[in-house]
Amino acid sequence: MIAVTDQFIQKQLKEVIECVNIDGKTKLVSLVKKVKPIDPLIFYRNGTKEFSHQRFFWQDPDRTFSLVGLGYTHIISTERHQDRFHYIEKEWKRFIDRDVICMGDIPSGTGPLLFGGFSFDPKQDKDTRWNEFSSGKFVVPAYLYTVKGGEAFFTANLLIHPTDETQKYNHFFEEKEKQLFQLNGTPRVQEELSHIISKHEVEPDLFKQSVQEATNRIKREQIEKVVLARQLDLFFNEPLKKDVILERLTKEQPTSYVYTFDSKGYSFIGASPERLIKRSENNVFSTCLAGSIRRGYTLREDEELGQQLLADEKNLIEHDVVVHMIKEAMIENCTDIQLPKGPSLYKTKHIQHLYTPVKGVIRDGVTLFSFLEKLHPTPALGGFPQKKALEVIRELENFERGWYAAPIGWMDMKGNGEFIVGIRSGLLSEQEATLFAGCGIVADSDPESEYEETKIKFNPMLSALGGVDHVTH
Ligand SMILES: C=C(O[C@H]1C=CC=C(C(=O)O)[C@@H]1O)C(=O)O
Ligand SMILES: [Mg+2]
Repeated sequence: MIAVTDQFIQKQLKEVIECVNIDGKTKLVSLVKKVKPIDPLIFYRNGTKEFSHQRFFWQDPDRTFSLVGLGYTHIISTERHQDRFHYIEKEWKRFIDRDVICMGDIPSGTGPLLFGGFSFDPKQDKDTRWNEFSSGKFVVPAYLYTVKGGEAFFTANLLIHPTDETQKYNHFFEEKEKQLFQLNGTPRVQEELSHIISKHEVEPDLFKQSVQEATNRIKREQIEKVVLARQLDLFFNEPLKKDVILERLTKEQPTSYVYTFDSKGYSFIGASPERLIKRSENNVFSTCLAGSIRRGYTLREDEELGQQLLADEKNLIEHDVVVHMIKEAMIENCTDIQLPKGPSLYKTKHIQHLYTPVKGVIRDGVTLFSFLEKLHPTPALGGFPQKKALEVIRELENFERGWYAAPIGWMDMKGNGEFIVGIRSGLLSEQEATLFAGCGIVADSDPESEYEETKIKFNPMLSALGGVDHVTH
């Protein structure tokens, strides 16, 4: 990539403004500059005042790739049921082709990138708290900070209107960079969290009954697996400090993706260990993650529990259903598929899972979004067969999942990107949080143990919110 200087940017901007003035059409101009790396959480925090209702954050488990967006310059949103994946992709392509001007070379993960997600099931009854999270909602950030390996980039996606004058943008880029990259203050993680004043498990008995009902149906009907979820409501003594919560999540969940999407006073936030699909050029990567056991208190106990999980028939069935479905989707959309013979273990701070990574080379014409559509929901979040499982979920769960257990992620101009499933998550508002956790139910599931499993799955968010003691391994 060429070294972009502030003078270069100023000159380029001037030219674009002149073109837009003549053309009479608003354009989005994307400027990318290589910058000195800072902690992405600082960039997020620096946006608190100006952009608190329009921010997103994403970090890979190995913390070598981060995206932080501030301000939503362009939004593509839909409440469609059917072709929502296709609709977003089509609108994105149209926007890029018609309305975007890029300056110089745009490295992957920078520039006019799309970040957002889909709801789990647009056919579930609606709950107003998910109003800001439609069945498909994606944003192009006004300012984007990207960290890739040791390199860092600052992108400004500016909307230039035909009436704009060049002077308006004099030193604009430099000033924004100074404002958003300032390194002052102490690390927020040391600040006190808001206190939980009450905790409410939403209908735990109903959850256990639903698990029982699901196992009956699995034994009776043409259905192998259904994932059922429940909620935990938390109330706080003062407004939640989202940057502190995010910082705690990144520190406490080192083997998980950490993500948040903030919109008008609501934040969907979590630490998910589960990749749905990643595309890098023609290579695609997916993950089968299902089947769980708690972590041990000692190293020895932890290893024993891991071995127990690897040999447990009920969990192996839960896992195999996912492997089977993802493998079929890979065969349809990829060549050169690599799939290990059996699962290994994936450990996060509070739980260990059966884990099978898959990779392949994408076939011509298959896009990240078309692949997503094929995969969502995998039997790790929905069940199998997919359609039947969704019907059972609609019937047995009495709340809207919204973006919980659904794809959340990013895609750049070249079609590269990554989506995970929004689990180990919560929806935060001013002084309240609702956490979500679910379990794969198969014929041999026991309601009490599935209930215990959901308790463990609440822990990543609960701990980041100050609700459980820290367990170290
Ligand atoms: C649905 C969730 O987890 C899924 C992912 C991994 C293991 C799972 C399980 O063992 O049941 C679930 O399928 C959740 O965390 O809410
Ligand atoms: Mg399970």
